[in-house]
Amino acid sequence: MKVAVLGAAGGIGQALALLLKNNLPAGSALSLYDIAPVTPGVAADLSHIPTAVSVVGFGGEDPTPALEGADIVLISAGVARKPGMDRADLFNVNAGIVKNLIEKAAATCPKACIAIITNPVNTTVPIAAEVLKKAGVYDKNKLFGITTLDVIRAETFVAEAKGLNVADVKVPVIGGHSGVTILPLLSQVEGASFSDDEIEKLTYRIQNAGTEVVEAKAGGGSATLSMGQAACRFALSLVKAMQGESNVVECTYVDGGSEHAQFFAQPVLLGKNGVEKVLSYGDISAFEQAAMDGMLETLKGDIVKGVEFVNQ
Ligand SMILES: NC(=O)c1ccc[n+]([C@@H]2O[C@H](COP(=O)([O-])OP(=O)(O)OC[C@H]3O[C@@H](n4cnc5c(N)ncnc54)[C@H](O)[C@@H]3O)[C@@H](O)[C@H]2O)c1
Ligand SMILES: O=C(O)C[C@H](O)C(=O)O
Repeated sequence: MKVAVLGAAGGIGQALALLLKNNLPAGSALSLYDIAPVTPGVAADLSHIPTAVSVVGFGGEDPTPALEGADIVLISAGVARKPGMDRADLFNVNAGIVKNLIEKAAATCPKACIAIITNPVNTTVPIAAEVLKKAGVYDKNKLFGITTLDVIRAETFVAEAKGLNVADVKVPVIGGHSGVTILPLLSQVEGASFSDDEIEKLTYRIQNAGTEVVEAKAGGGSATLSMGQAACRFALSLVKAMQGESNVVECTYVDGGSEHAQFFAQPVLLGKNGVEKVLSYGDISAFEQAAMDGMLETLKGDIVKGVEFVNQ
């Protein structure tokens, strides 16, 4: 299994590459790319860690050598938020970066599963889909927006609030990945009940946790370490499923036939070819239904923006 990380010299990229070097199955290959010239050095550094995962790194303008033969492509290339910005403010720079990288992936590894971290995820994933369609290689089962950070945050915050063992806490998070489009389904948490006030406060915190980190880093960027962990969890799940393990389920933002929007995050059964089945997110509470109704216009607008960017 060959995993390529694009944006590998960045805050997320380096954390993710370290976790993958240590956790990918023996015999895997890790391929790192970033425009930053330090990238071969990041690979050299990682290569001294004694695990059975090979690692190579490429810098400069062309990601092609890193993409050759890739089974999975993880994209975190792009700019991150500073205080006062929201994720949509990243569109002007990151839309073009994602478009260019996906064009190269379409030409070099058209059958790879592609998972996007770069914000605004609600829009960069539709951009990727449109680019892949134009190249004639779009497979909706192989394109993902990584929303796992919302899931791990929800699990952490719920465990803290309720004094639970975090390893036992499961919280599906559906919708998209920004503000009101992030919808944690607290009504489905087993072994815990919440007051209306707790639900409101926890939901708000999960939706705004990215901003919590951006403000705490005071101009030094956004979540990198927790995102590295989240992306590694998602990537390892995808690797396991692609290697034949059954019952691998992650919440992820996909073009999965949702009744709500063309792209929607919900639980997905992963398989040998990416999405095996988009699963129902089940029953939701009145509070969650109201939040869902309130998010859809924003989410659909984010998607249209991506589609129009490529087809303008
Ligand atoms: N999906 C999520 O939950 C989530 C979470 C956190 C951050 N993010 C997003 O991830 C992105 C990266 O964040 P970060 O903290 O790693 O930023 P960073 O600035 O630390 O790293 C970004 C890297 O991208 C590289 N880069 C820029 N243009 C490139 C190009 N054309 N080709 C290859 N590499 C390129 C830069 O050289 C840099 O090394 C941001 O858009 C951020 O908003 C998403
Ligand atoms: O908030 C950000 O800008 C980064 C990321 O999307 C996050 O949720 O931490």
